[in-house]
Amino acid sequence: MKTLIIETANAKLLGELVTAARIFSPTPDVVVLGAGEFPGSYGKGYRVPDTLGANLGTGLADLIKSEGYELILLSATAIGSGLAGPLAVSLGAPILSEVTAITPDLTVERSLYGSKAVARYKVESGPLVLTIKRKYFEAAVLEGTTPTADLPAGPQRIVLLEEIDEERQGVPLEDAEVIVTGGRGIGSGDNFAILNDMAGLLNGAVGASRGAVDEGWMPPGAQIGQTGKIVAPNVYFAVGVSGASQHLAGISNAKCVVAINKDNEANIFKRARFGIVGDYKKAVPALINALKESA
Ligand SMILES: Cc1cc2nc3c(=O)[nH]c(=O)nc-3n(C[C@H](O)[C@H](O)[C@H](O)COP(=O)(O)OP(=O)(O)OC[C@H]3O[C@@H](n4cnc5c(N)ncnc54)[C@H](O)[C@@H]3O)c2cc1C
Repeated sequence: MKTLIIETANAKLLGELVTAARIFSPTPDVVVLGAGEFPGSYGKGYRVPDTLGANLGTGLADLIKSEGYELILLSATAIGSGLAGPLAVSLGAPILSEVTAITPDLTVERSLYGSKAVARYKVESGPLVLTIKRKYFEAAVLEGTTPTADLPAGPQRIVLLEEIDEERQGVPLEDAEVIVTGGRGIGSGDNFAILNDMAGLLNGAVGASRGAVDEGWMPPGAQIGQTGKIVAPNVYFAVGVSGASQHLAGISNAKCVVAINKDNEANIFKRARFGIVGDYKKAVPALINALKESA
């Protein structure tokens, strides 16, 4: 099946897409959006300077039609999702978003209702546009390089004025092996200091539920869940987090969830391997002491 990957020069995202693409094609072709070196040995490489879906849909659809691509894979990121829609419309092709699994016979899975349900589809014919949910396909190790042919930028319907980097300290949440997340139960922004201490001892990162972000205690970039970041740490501490389905949607690939909550009926305990029923103000200092003693 002739497969095309469309992504920025981001090695991890490209790696995940290559893993998905190799189900159908050992050397998929690639369109790299924006600037930057990119790793990997692809069939054919193309480069387009823009990253805005609204400007790219028509031009990329022309390439896809002329080359006869049947499967088009993008990441379910802001850039990928922003392009997948206009592209599918320009191609008159169906789109399945936030895909979590694909089989060689083109059975495709995606999670629904904040990961409460899984929908399975059988794709009968291409071309088809898929956006791949992050962290569900192990990133392929990309070696080698690929020369690229420049594609025209297309009509500039939207112009990007500025990109402001998210402020963050320490390990990025998406890469963290350990995450300590605080919810509304933490009670204030200042109280997150104790979670920072705990994460520091574990070389981890601090995340937040939407409850904590809505309170203004943590920046939106720290939010984990359906409308926040998708994470896959080895250990995920959920502290004062109720475990709403939209939060759980962001941690479905966390290996071991540890919940600390004073309500023994909190939903988070259903997802947790270990749980402490009690006030985090007692439990977290005790954990910090134990970590210091064992260091
Ligand atoms: C379309 C949509 C998208 C959404 N996307 C997201 C998302 O991406 N991420 C997300 O997180 N939410 C999301 N939400 C919101 C979600 O439904 C919940 O409202 C939110 O997750 C609740 O946050 P919380 O668990 O921190 O707060 P709460 O529900 O208020 O829970 C606080 C918890 O803290 C416990 N607690 C209180 N005090 C203590 C203490 N001293 N010690 C220990 N435990 C204590 C309580 O028992 C309670 O379980 C979304 C909602 C919608 C509708």
